[in-house]
Amino acid sequence: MRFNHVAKRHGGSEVLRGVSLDVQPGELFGLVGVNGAGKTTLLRCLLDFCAADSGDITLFGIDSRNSRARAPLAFLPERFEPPPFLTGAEFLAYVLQLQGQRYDAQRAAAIVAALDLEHAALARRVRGYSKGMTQKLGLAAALISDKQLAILDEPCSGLDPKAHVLFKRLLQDMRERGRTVLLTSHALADVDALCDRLAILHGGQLQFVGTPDECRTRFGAATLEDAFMTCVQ
Ligand SMILES: Nc1ncnc2c1ncn2[C@@H]1O[C@H](COP(=O)(O)OP(=O)(O)OP(=O)(O)O)[C@@H](O)[C@H]1O
Repeated sequence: MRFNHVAKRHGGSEVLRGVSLDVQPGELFGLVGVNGAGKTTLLRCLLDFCAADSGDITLFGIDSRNSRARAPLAFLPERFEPPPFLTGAEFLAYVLQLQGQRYDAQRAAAIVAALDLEHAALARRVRGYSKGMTQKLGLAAALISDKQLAILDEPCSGLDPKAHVLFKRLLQDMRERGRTVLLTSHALADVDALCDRLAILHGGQLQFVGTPDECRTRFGAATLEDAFMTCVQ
């Protein structure tokens, strides 16, 4: 995955000012930044939900605006809002159908168990789900088809501590199986523990790209939190 001098304005402000970044196959990569830094905007450009003003993005060597480039990709949006009238199972079946795959009850049971979403919830309408249950369903929908690349915008948002731990195990398992993950997170402890590399987006530009250790060294900090604070001051 390659971002090449990506620029994007919203209204009068330059949200992205020439962002260049390579994410390697098999990497678990964390994109961090303060609220409004432009993380979601960068992902939206990658997914062709909005057009970059300049620059280009490639996925698997293909321009990301080409739907073929996005076929091996799963995405969890920052605000996941499934149709409330569907049951959890119907939603997973719908997502799989969009990808030309059939709903497999065993596979659905396995992924919801891995995220600690109670199995009975699959038969219930999504409108009755709590915030955390909805997030678990979003993660299940993103991960059920085991795509080569997962783009996850704040995946831990709303997860209870148990689901959080289980989700981190799922991510580690994905890495062991060679999957590539690009996630945004405000939880720097997660990024430190899980991510091979991270990028700090600030002022419309990447202020740092490297491993958590390199980040601490670069900013002369003992913790990733302190390094981040120094970076975004
Ligand atoms: N559709 C839009 N129209 C106008 N401005 C927008 C739009 N989308 C994003 N912005 C602005 O672009 C900036 C970056 O927003 P973005 O959602 O990308 O930040 P973020 O880093 O994901 O923030 P957060 O951590 O709060 O989710 C913000 O100032 C936001 O108000």
